[in-house]
Amino acid sequence: MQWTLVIPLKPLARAKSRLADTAGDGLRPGLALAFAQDTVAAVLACAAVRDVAVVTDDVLAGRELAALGARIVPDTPASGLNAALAHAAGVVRATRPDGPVAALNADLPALRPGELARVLDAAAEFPRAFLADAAGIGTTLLTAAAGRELAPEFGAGSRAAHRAGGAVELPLSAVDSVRQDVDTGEDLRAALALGVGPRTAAAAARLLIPGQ
Ligand SMILES: Nc1nc2c(ncn2[C@@H]2O[C@H](COP(=O)(O)OP(=O)(O)OP(=O)(O)O)[C@@H](O)[C@H]2O)c(=O)[nH]1
Ligand SMILES: C=C(OP(=O)(O)O)C(=O)O
Repeated sequence: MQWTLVIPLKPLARAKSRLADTAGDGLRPGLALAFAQDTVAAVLACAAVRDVAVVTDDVLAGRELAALGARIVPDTPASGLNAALAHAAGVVRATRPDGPVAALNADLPALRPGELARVLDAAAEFPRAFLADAAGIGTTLLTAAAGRELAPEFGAGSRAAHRAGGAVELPLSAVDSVRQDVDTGEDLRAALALGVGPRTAAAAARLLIPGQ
């Protein structure tokens, strides 16, 4: 099964505000870009993935992620994460209506291609499915089979929202790298412990993180 992944990324200057106590204003945009680069590189190395669309209005991120091989879809004027994802899924479906689509967060710097392949293979059994994040409150991945709407409900409490909306929660173990999103300094330490990609490793080395 060959998936198209849709990855949302807001403008880097506004990204990762909950990391403000870990990374100052001068370093945070670069850290957010590094997360996205390592996420996209791991996705493109996944055998189950056919292509990647990043929905973003950030010019620098768009250029850097296109250089890795992602298609860039400009954000929709309707603001917000779910509007951006629904818009990008529609753009993808316009050119490829018969393929499965998955939305994946851009902040998974420890992502391993083999673990992502296991998650996507499991999701292929269901019309819509999702993977809960490491905290057990949110979602890192939401999938829709061909012909099904993605119907994203990312945001606070999205695990419960996706379940209530009829998506099947994937009860997988040993896919920590797909669950480990990075919103806080504690999340970043957890991702570093799992092992992050090279761009995040370089960006994190510029931060003073206790225990690193
Ligand atoms: N294209 C697009 N992506 C978005 C938008 N809002 C959020 N995202 C992305 O969606 C994912 C989760 O977003 P958030 O948790 O709201 O933002 P964040 O930058 O990760 O972190 P915080 O600023 O701490 O909330 C991240 O990959 C964001 O870059 C949006 O309006 N448009
Ligand atoms: C948007 C989500 O992630 P985050 O933890 O980055 O807010 C979510 O879990 O639905």
